[in-house]
Amino acid sequence: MRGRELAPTLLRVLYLEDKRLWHSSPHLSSLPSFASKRSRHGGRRARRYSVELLDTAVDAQGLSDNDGSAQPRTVPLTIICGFLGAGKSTLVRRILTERHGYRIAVIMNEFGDTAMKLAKTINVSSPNDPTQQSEEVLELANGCLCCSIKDTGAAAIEKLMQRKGAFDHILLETTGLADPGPIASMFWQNEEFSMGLGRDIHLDGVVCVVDAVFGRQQMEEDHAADGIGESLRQIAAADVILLNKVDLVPPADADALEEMIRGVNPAASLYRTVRGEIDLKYLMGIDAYRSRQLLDETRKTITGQHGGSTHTHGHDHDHDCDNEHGHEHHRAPTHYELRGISSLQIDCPKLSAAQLDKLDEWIRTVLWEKQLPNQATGATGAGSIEVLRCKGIFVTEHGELHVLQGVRNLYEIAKVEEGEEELGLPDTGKLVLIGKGLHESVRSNLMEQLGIA
Ligand SMILES: Nc1nc2c(ncn2[C@@H]2O[C@H](COP(=O)(O)OP(=O)(O)OP(=O)(O)O)[C@@H](O)[C@H]2O)c(=O)[nH]1
Repeated sequence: MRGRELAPTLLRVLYLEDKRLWHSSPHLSSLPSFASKRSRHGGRRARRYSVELLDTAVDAQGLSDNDGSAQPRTVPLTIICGFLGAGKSTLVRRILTERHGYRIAVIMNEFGDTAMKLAKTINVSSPNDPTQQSEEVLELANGCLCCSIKDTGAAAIEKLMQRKGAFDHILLETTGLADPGPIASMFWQNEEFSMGLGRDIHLDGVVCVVDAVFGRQQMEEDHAADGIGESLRQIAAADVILLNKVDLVPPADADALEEMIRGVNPAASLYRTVRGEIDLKYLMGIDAYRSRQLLDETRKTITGQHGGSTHTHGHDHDHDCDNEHGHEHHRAPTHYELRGISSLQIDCPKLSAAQLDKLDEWIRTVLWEKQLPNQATGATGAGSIEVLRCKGIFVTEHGELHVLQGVRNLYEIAKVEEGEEELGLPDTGKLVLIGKGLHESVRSNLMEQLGIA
């Protein structure tokens, strides 16, 4: 049996109200207080950061630029994309924890389940009315937001608008392997959208988070692959690019990567960030699409062209997304399948301290040596493994909770220290691996290493 497919996708709608937020997820609120860390970065210890609560005021004009115009007010929507592990959730989390005075709705599109969900859950609410806290989890049919935004995604936004009134801004975080072009086109110059949701929201811009450590490798692999891969598409589609994790690379490497990025998309604004820290006025309220539209219109007028816009956001990928009536359509391969990428989810029982060490050793071998421990290449189901992203939550026999976060060969397993008594520890842990060569033998090999039959 092959590694589990990358479905179902979870579309989560989170609310930020009344300038403050309240984490109801003990897992997330505990994440910044990591105690002991087993950080690995190709042999070096990774640096430790925590989510910072900033008080940067956003230029009010920046976020509510369409106020006061003759046009009815529509809520701007920003698409946040970026390759696996680049720092999208970190950015979103930072925006949600910042006191900027705006009500922001966040829609997350991610695959996987419990482990990833726990690792990413953010719940926000008004401290004046705890009943206001709200989170929705909607399952999308096929792990591809661009195929379902018209029905499930649009319905979620509609519900959001009805129940909560107008939002100041909507952030839509895509999966690490999503092509933002088709998603953007759903919200822009799309007749169906204009007649429906387009009355309430407008596309403000596409923000792409690029990993300063692995961005170069991702772009080079994309160039080497047949066709254009997702990381290049994401960069190409962006209005704003955040070169993130610059704390982990020498400035010369960041310069070289910046040059590569500029080669793909010279038009986007580019900023270097650590943990997505940037004044929000550079990301939100930028109105990139209205100015694009104006440019396109002007170009058409000058050149006399009237069809076939040359923008890069056309819905031009090769699978059929016409699912508007909810009927089954022939299932074309997803973005993940086309790249030979799958995910594998492994349930882990409560672990002893020795087993936790074994788990660390196992992850190190898989991530660094790209093979399973004690398994010769060529054995049944064995072969090269390439883990692009891993996340996990592990429970120990002593009631400790450990969280794994990994991007390629960089990973850390951190013990969650505070508030353990409130955690409502899950009975079992979970490991989610995303990458290539994730056959069923990976699961049995881990169980063997942990001494679990
Ligand atoms: N050192 C450092 N670590 C960072 C930075 N930004 C994010 N990280 C870490 O990188 C890892 C991945 O970050 P996420 O925000 O989960 O990445 P993501 O893009 O949402 O990941 P996917 O949704 O799986 O694609 C986490 O362990 C973060 O804490 C940064 O600027 N510097």
